[in-house]
Amino acid sequence: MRIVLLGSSGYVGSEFRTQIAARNGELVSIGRSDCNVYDAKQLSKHLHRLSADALINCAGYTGKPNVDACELDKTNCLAGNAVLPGVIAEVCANLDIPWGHVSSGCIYTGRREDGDGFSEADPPNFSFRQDNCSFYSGTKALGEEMLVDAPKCFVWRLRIPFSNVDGPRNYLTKVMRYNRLLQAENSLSNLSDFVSAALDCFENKVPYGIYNLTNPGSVTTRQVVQWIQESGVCDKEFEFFENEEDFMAKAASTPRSNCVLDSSKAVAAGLSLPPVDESVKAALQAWISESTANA
Ligand SMILES: NC(=O)C1=CN([C@@H]2O[C@H](COP(=O)(O)OP(=O)(O)OC[C@H]3O[C@@H](n4cnc5c(N)ncnc54)[C@H](OP(=O)(O)O)[C@@H]3O)[C@@H](O)[C@H]2O)C=CC1
Ligand SMILES: Cc1cn([C@H]2C[C@H](O)[C@@H](COP(=O)(O)OP(=O)(O)O[C@H]3O[C@@H](C)C(=O)[C@@H](O)[C@H]3O)O2)c(=O)[nH]c1=O
Repeated sequence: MRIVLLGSSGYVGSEFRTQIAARNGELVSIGRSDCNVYDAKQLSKHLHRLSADALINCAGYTGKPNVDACELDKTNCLAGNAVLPGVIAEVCANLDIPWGHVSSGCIYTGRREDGDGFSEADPPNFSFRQDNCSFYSGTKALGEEMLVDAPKCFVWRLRIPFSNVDGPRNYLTKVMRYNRLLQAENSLSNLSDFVSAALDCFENKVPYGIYNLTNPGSVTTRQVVQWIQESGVCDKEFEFFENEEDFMAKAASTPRSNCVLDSSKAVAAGLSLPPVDESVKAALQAWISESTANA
């Protein structure tokens, strides 16, 4: 299978590169020097020449070190997260190429009114339409709106990725490095499980549509801290903000989405996502420190 990958140099794209190679897939990356991905004609010509069997879009604008940075570069954030998926959808529909888009669970906040996690059928409640969100979350929700009628399209929702490899984008590292923590409940995605499930969508001919690719269940920050302490990976004294107002006043310039997603549609489709508590503990057991990872 010849897969064209956009955003292959990024945090999520790198994991796709690794796993596509491990499955002996043929991978072609499209980067900035290959074509202007916002130009539908250029992208279409390029894809036609590559005779792609499928396309995966991991390109987007996240802000670094976190989504606060998106507030300072709204043009590129809107272009990368909302315009780009629309351009790709148009091009892939015309060329009849199946494709997948990496979206985010950050378009929700909290839990559903009935106490369950948000399912794929629930409309976002942390978006520009509610006027309660970060600019980043608003653009990710708009990106999904661009794909509502897209044929042969998977929308994979990733949520606060973690892994066993220490690094600034890994949620477990963030918890260990932030000076203070916000107590919150969240669904999380093990990055390796997320990518594996996404690739299985093509291989197992899963029906197209939206999938919450989070590890089943949810965790609180205090649970994660307890598991970090039990693992022996980090022995610092963890400190917490008093509440969300204290967090916003001291550490953040835009609200965060803390939310619980229901991943039962993905599990019912046969996608393998182990429970989140097991997955976090396993990542800590197999922890690779940043110095070892970069050696
Ligand atoms: N990391 C996270 O916590 C989460 C990420 N996501 C989503 O996953 C996707 C990938 O995120 P992540 O890997 O973390 O982000 P990174 O910033 O690590 O990577 C972004 C990638 O997109 C590419 N890119 C951006 N703009 C363009 C452009 N105009 N033309 C070509 N390539 C471009 C970058 O290329 P270059 O190297 O040239 O800049 C890079 O390869 C995003 O859509 C994000 O919203 C969803 C949930 C959580
Ligand atoms: C800045 C900060 C955040 N937090 C908490 C808030 C939140 O619950 C959790 C994550 O917040 P961050 O600011 O690290 O990450 P943020 O940039 O909000 O994370 C997001 O990145 C984008 C790309 C996504 O799509 C999201 O799914 C998620 O992964 O950490 C702290 O506890 N202390 C801090 O100092």
